[in-house]
Amino acid sequence: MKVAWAGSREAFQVSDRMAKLVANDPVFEKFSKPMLGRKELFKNTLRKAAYAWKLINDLRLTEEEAKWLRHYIDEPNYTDLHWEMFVPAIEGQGTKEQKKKWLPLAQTMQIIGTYAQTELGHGSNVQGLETTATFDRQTDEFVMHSPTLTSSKWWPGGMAKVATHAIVYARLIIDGLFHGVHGFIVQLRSLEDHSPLPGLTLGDIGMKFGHGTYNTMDNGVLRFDHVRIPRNQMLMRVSQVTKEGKYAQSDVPRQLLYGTMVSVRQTIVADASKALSRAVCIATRYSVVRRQFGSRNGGPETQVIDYKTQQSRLFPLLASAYAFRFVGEWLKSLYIDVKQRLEANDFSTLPETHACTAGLKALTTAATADGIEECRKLCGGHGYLISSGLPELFAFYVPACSYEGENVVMMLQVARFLVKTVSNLGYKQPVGTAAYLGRVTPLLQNNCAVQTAEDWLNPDAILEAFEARAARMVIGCGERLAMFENPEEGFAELSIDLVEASLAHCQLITVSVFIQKLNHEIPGNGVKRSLEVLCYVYALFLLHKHQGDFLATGYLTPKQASLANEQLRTLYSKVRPNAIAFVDSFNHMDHYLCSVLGRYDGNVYPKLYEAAWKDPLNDSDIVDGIQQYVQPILKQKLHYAKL
Ligand SMILES: CCCCCCCCCCCCCCCCC/C=C/C(=O)SCCNC(=O)CCNC(=O)[C@H](O)C(C)(C)COP(=O)(O)OP(=O)(O)OC[C@H]1O[C@@H](n2cnc3c(N)ncnc32)[C@H](O)[C@@H]1OP(=O)(O)O
Ligand SMILES: Cc1cc2nc3c(=O)[nH]c(=O)nc-3n(C[C@H](O)[C@H](O)[C@H](O)COP(=O)(O)OP(=O)(O)OC[C@H]3O[C@@H](n4cnc5c(N)ncnc54)[C@H](O)[C@@H]3O)c2cc1C
Repeated sequence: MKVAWAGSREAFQVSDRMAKLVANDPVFEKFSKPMLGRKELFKNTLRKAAYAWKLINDLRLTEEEAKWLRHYIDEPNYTDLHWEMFVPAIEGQGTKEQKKKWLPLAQTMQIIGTYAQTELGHGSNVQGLETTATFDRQTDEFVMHSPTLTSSKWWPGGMAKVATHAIVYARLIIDGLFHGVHGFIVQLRSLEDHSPLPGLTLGDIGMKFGHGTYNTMDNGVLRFDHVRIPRNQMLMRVSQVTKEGKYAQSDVPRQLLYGTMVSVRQTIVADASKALSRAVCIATRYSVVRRQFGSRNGGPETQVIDYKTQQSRLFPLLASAYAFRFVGEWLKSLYIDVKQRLEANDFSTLPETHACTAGLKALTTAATADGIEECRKLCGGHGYLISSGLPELFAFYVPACSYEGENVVMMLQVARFLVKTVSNLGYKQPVGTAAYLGRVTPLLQNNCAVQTAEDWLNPDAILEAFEARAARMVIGCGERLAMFENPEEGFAELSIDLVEASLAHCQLITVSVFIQKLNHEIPGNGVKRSLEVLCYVYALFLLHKHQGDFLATGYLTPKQASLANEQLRTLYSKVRPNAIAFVDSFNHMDHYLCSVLGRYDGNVYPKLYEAAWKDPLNDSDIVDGIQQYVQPILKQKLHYAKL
């Protein structure tokens, strides 16, 4: 199962080796992080990042190994933006000459970059950005300027204190004409003494949610006061500006300007299963250790994992972690394919890839963030302790619902893709993830044939149910949209339904990828059978949760919905004996989990007790402030003291 989770034996070995490297090195200790102040926390992160870079070079780690190393160090920092956004932006949007100049500098970290798109006034609406890049023909330069307070760049990670360069998105202006938003490579700091270059105001935007997690990142604010950069620092794969000031667009579609976001959204989907599996591992192990009620004749109480209600909250999350792992793997292969096509100037699959990365990013991050919080509740009161590992994991993860495209905004992008697909149905056969919309007639006409709970243990029945629900919701939206004279007005009016239809479409993708995975790639019958159980749990849990959709579209009868729920209860009993094996298969080491409740050895209570004594408040019996503020209250004798 560890191999199935990792994707291959080789992938397992690489990640396992990197997990151990990090866990066994005292530099990467992280348990004390929540006790540090912001400055200490930040310096500590800089120290770890520098040491990691040294390890990567000394040990000659491959790109894959380096990624795992950064992952297990488990602290957001400036290198995330450098490797995941700055470098891909140059790779995807730079010309050959630009790549030749900038990539070697970035790949050896002689320069450190960030991705400066979002502003104080605009994040989702990229076309609304206000920073200007005005071409000056006399000097062959662009003048970068922040004309308003709301045009201040706001959020870019690593920008406040570390990055030497940034890809800055700004409105291109030539001779007073606006030519859309483009990316520019801008140097921010001196490579000699790290001071901000003239004309730039740079700073940190302040503390974020949670303490020891995202505050290791220096998210920054940046303002330009007429800062000049050479013309050849505009990323020019998509559009070019000549030294005469002529604006030209190559035959590469404009959407490629958004390519870095497609790349990172794909990574975010691939990473969702890491965060969810981490929370599920903690909650499952603790649910086996924790006992409440049910003691008979002085015997042990019931392990809380044996309560059906606990199972009904925990096991769907376990199944979701596996579903997200597989859909992440699948999306990566779709992305690699589109990347190769884009390099060969084949842009045909870009719209579908954009819809998949946007929609799956929204689906997986929302479910993961909610899932981590549910795991915290599944651990009862102790889940609220920092030493459970869950509050910090939640604080770290939850911004994924907003960054890289706010989730609702992303679902609306999926809706645009689906509406377009439906409106083209007469003359363009949908393919790939939308292929089912080419079979609307049977999907709209045939209803579910399930008669017994057993009938739900059938991948074809499940797939058809999810296809019929999504098709009926999408087509229904299409029909209602057609009644509006102005399609944009209609889209806005129906946006709630459109987001729900998009979710149904994305859930269909996750369910069908899980089923495909079982059909083709699982080594070993035992592993396959166990994963089949999780696949059914995932699908039937979604069906139960969204049964309103399945019923309202008329595909299911109430009886069939209740049979699905009956089957789900049976499936939970099948998951229970393997629950610990399922979570051990994630191969998460104690160092990575950083959780007393999720310890591999289950030695929870003595370690919880021990961890409590490490709190700085327990350094002495009488702490600072008691004499000054508590003793006087105890000693005062006022006649209205009772109040
Ligand atoms: C401990 C456990 C481990 C867990 C790890 C969890 C963490 C994961 C770490 C992963 C590593 C990542 C490290 C980075 C950390 C994150 C840092 C965050 C960075 C950022 O947030 S950067 C800023 C991101 N900003 C956004 O995403 C903005 C969102 N807005 C947009 O994308 C667009 O503006 C828009 C799509 C919403 C709207 O666009 P616009 O107004 O221009 O216009 P249209 O809607 O008309 O679209 C025009 C056509 O273009 C198509 N389109 C849009 N986007 C794309 C795209 N990306 N690719 C291709 N095509 C695109 C539309 O569909 C339209 O097409 P049409 O044919 O004309 O209809
Ligand atoms: C931790 C973190 C790190 C970040 N790192 C970076 C970075 O490195 N570089 C960078 O450039 N940016 C970064 N960002 C910014 C991030 O990309 C934006 O915050 C994100 O894109 C959301 O945009 P917004 O803040 O403008 O949200 P808004 O769009 O203002 O969202 C507010 C609300 O409005 C709703 N809404 C907005 N538009 C619509 C619509 N059309 N229809 C319906 N509802 C709508 C949303 O659903 C949401 O509920 C980061 C953000 C965070 C939290």
